[in-house]
Amino acid sequence: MSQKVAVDALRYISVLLLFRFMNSLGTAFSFISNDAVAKIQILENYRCGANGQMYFTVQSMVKYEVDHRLVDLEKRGNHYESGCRTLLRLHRALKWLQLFLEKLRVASDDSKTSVLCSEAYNDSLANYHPWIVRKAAAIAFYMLPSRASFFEIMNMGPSEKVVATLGDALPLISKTYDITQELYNQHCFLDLP
Ligand SMILES: CCCCCCCC/C=C\CCCCCCCC(=O)N[C@@H](COP(=O)(O)O)[C@H](O)/C=C/CCCCCCCCCCCCC
Repeated sequence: MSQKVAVDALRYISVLLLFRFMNSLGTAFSFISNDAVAKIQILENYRCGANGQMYFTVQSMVKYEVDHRLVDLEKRGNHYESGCRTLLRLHRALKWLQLFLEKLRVASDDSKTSVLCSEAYNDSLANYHPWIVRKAAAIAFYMLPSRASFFEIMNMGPSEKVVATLGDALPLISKTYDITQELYNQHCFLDLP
């Protein structure tokens, strides 16, 4: 299998796993997974499109879209679904994920995942969402199981193994977030419409 085909296959599997994981949490989460998958698909389409090589890294994507004026800077216009603004939405979600996974990692087994998730959301994504989305998210969070049951759904082995895996993953998530945050801050892209 060529490297590109292998990479594309891994990407497809990761999106499918995200979709299946979110759907395993119930239909209350479908509006969340649908939006996340749609944004991932937008970026995939750029990556596989005529200028795909320009979307090979976040840095090359930003340079290409800035140089070719493909980003709406002040208000939504002709480039409403640019790669830069699409990634920014997922970047903000990555901060939620980083906060949520850290809370999961250090919490006790009888902790309420709904509380951990809400706290992480209120400290991150909630700042960018309108009232109605925040309320819909709060209802969805309320449906989340206990930490122990959540770990079972994640299907990553016993709690100790999940905690260790989260400990390995979190520094990588943090570094990914920091690189994008710095790049977007340099370009004043942190509030793209
Ligand atoms: C080992 C992993 C275990 C942890 C589970 C992780 C799996 C979930 C990972 C990520 C899913 C969250 C992705 C959310 C993307 C939201 C992007 C966004 O903000 N979209 C809004 C703005 O977009 P535009 O309208 O400007 O195009 C959009 O308006 C809102 C969409 C609805 C979703 C908003 C609620 C987000 C809640 C995030 C918490 C997810 C809870 C997952 C439960 C574990």
